[in-house]
Amino acid sequence: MTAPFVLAVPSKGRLQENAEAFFARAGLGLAKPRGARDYRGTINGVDNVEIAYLSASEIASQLARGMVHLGVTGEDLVRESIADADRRVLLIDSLGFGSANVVVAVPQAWIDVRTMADLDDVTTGFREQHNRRMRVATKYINLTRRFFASHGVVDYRIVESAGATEGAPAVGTAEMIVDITTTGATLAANGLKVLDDGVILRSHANLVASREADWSNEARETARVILDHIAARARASKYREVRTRFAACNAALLTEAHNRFGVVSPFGGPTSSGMLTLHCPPAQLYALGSFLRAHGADTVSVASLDYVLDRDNPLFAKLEAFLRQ
Ligand SMILES: Nc1ncnc2c1ncn2[C@@H]1O[C@H](COP(=O)(O)OP(=O)(O)OP(=O)(O)O)[C@@H](O)[C@H]1O
Ligand SMILES: O=P(O)(O)OC[C@H]1O[C@H](OP(=O)(O)OP(=O)(O)O)[C@H](O)[C@@H]1O
Ligand SMILES: [Mg+2]
Repeated sequence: MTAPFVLAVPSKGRLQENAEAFFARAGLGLAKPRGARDYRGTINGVDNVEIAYLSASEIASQLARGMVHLGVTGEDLVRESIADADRRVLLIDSLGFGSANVVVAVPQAWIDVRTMADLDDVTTGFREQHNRRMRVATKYINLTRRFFASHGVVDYRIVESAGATEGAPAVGTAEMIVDITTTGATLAANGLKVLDDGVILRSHANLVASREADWSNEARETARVILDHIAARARASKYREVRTRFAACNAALLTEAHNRFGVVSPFGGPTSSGMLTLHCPPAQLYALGSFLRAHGADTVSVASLDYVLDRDNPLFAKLEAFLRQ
């Protein structure tokens, strides 16, 4: 038997539920044959795939080492823990959940400090006055170094923080922090504010591929099947299916619908009887329905799409291009 294809899925934390729901929506039901505490699983209907249930941060490091082929994890963890990330891994697609910003935050009481340039002044002044450097509490050590350097800030020192980072300034173990935030509630509760130009990264959960994994022909074929499911679902959720039939329907009308409403006609123009199937972006449905009725349609039906299987698979094409480089 050939070595299994390994897909890493978050086992806990914020990304877990969303990740499982994401695969289920794509028609990829994840199963744990040996029960809920089992950290190895399978995908129903796709052979020779092993699901590795790992923490989001572990998934980033396993991708870097080529221990898994594909994985779901946060872009923040990829950029922080993988040096030269764009060469070693491919962010295939952002998944629409797990959004959070990595930010530089300082005490709200520092009313004169609003930007990184202000911070540069303050850190330099602090060093001259106190003969030591200001401390930044964070677990994002590499992201912090890179970002501070890009703003010319050098008079600081990183204090590694494993958790409850926002509490560090109040406790007195650091002057400021770099951490992830979504609603801003934790920062506010700790009397901190984000600098105006202090967003280091806008992170989202991503589907990520490893360059170093064993990309045998079998592994590529498995990736193609998995990405085909995901692409079919993504394509389906961008549109609704609109059906109608009216005699006056013609190619010119279709062109106008395309230009005005972003409509595509996957099965070509109207049939001889005027029957027409369109795919329309959800936000344009009502406008399109009104347009079609104004041109003679009596009835327009709208249905949601579960899957649209196109000949092209943009996700797999992206993976192939990356592996060729
Ligand atoms: N509000 C948020 N706070 C933290 N992470 C978030 C948030 N929203 C989305 N995420 C994403 O979820 C990822 C995983 O966070 P999570 O807290 O689940 O695990 P972790 O912090 O890596 O592990 P642990 O907290 O168990 O040490 C983050 O790296 C980030 O990409
Ligand atoms: O802006 P907010 O919506 O308040 O969210 C931000 C908080 O959420 C995360 O902590 P998490 O709950 O993951 O705990 P952790 O620090 O143990 O990872 C993060 O580290 C922040 O502390
Ligand atoms: Mg966390």
